[in-house]
Amino acid sequence: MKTIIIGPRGKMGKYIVKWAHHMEELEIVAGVAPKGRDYIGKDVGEVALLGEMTGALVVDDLEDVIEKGEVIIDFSDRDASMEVLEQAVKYKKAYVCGTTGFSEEEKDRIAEASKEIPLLYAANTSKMVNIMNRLLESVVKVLKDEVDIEIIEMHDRLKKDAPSGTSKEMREIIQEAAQEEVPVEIHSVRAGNISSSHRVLFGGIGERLEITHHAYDFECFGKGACDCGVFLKGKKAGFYTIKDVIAM
Ligand SMILES: NC(=O)C1=CN([C@@H]2O[C@H](COP(=O)(O)OP(=O)(O)OC[C@H]3O[C@@H](n4cnc5c(N)ncnc54)[C@H](OP(=O)(O)O)[C@@H]3O)[C@@H](O)[C@H]2O)C=CC1
Ligand SMILES: O=C(O)C1=N[C@H](C(=O)O)C[C@H](O)C1
Repeated sequence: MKTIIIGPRGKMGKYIVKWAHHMEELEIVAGVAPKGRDYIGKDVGEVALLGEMTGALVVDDLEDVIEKGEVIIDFSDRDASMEVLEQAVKYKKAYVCGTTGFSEEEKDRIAEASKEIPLLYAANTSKMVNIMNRLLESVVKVLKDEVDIEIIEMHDRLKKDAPSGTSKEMREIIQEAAQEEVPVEIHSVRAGNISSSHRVLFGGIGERLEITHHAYDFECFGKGACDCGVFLKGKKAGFYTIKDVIAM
């Protein structure tokens, strides 16, 4: 699939470029960066420190390249993503969005857009995190009346949003599994260059259960993002999630 990557210089963008370049099913046709960056016009591979050229260039206006693409992969920033969403709808392009921190109104707009294009939203594209979500459902069904549930999430000091998108989704998953609004506290830590960590603690009397995921870097998310892009090939308009991609 001809792929446009938003923010190829970003922490996620670099890994998406790496995986998209190496996956047979994807071909990078352009990168899109904010206006004024000194790397506009350079090869996406150079910008993402890939160590190889891709033959695709970074531009500062999605509209200049959007017709070349079949899928847009976007892990950037909430304002940028809302603009990308509008372009994706206008040009009827498949859209993978992994940006977090959206308001409820923005989430509604994303859901609305999925009536017109194939759209996959995933706050976390790690396979292991999504297996962890399954484990949470099982634990909650049995223990919901006996434990206090706390989520501790840690990220690097530059992360813009708190709580993380993943921890908010985990809280929703827990409440859906409990079939009631059980209290779930989220504790956010932002420090140094900690790379994504999510721990769910079930505190009982005389014992506790903890389920934890640590990402050492963004490799797992980058691969997952590209798997989401491949998944959208040939899909009809609709709202897809990572659960559709990871068969369990
Ligand atoms: N779903 C998942 O699994 C994951 C989601 N995320 C989410 O992805 C997002 C990005 O995270 P991260 O990579 O750490 O952040 P970074 O700040 O490292 O990267 C963001 C990138 O977006 C680019 N950007 C900003 N505005 C625009 C614009 N208007 N047009 C084009 N590009 C733009 C930036 O360009 P420049 O570098 O030039 O400033 C930067 O390269 C966050 O919302 C984060 O929470 C992160 C990891 C995993
Ligand atoms: O490092 C980040 O930023 C990440 N953001 C996502 C989130 O907010 O949940 C996913 C992952 O935790 C990394």
